[in-house]
Amino acid sequence: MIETLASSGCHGGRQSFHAHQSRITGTPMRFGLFVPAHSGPRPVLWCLAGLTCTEETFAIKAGAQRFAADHGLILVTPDTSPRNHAGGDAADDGSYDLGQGAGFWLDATQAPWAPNYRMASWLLDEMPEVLLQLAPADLARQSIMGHSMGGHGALTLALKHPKRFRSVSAFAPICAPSEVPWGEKAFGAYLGDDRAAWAAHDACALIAGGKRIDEILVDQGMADQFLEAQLRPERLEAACARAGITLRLRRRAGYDHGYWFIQTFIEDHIAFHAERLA
Ligand SMILES: N[C@@H](CCC(=O)N[C@@H](CS)C(=O)NCC(=O)O)C(=O)O
Repeated sequence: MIETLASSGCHGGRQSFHAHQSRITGTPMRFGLFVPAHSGPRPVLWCLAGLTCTEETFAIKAGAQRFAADHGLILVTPDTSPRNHAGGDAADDGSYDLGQGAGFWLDATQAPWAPNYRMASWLLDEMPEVLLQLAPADLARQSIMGHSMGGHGALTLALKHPKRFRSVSAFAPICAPSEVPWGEKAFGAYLGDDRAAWAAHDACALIAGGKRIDEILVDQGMADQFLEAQLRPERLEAACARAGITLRLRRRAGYDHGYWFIQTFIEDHIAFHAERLA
């Protein structure tokens, strides 16, 4: 059963928020959904948010619905981890970059995370069925984008499932999580100490290991407080150059890590995906 938590008219379509009991995470899971007014099956853009975010953050702050409405795209904004909503009993950690709000879009293999922290399987194997119960989604036409931790999720899932996602883009993605503090902490906890297991969840390592997609769009603010310590777009640039992947990396002077930056350039990302989903 899918519960509707809220539903409102928005740019001629509807923005809603939902919860369902996930068979994959074993907890209630929440997501936001924008369905444009267009009739007939519509393409789907999955929008993955970053650390500390929920299903509401991208939906409320990115300003994407206006452009999704113009292009006739369905937007889905999944929560970033399992949580202890009614009936939920997921592990947590007191810090903002591990546990609830920090699922890293992967399936954890280590205790205490493994039973519930299965964000990749939830997104790939369960959410499409759930979506079909709510919206006229054309699952033959899916694309994925994300911000920061969600940018890492979008890149890694697109690299691993090139037939599923027609296009991928990111704002300020964590490009080489195995080599930066956010990723080292999360991967150590979720995947264990064996760094060989981390490579399957690291965009740069996946590309170095032979995964290929045609193109990637990235916007990165040059006043981003996490740029050098956590994001490392130059690593992605080098990996793509070696692999022959077309990376459009746009360095934006004066923009930080936040949603003001995303809001400024979201129109371009929606248009990029719409063109490839047409
Ligand atoms: N709270 C953390 C930063 C967390 C953070 O910046 N999260 C980003 C994604 S990685 C975000 O989108 N936050 C929610 C927001 O800006 O509304 C800190 O203070 O260092």
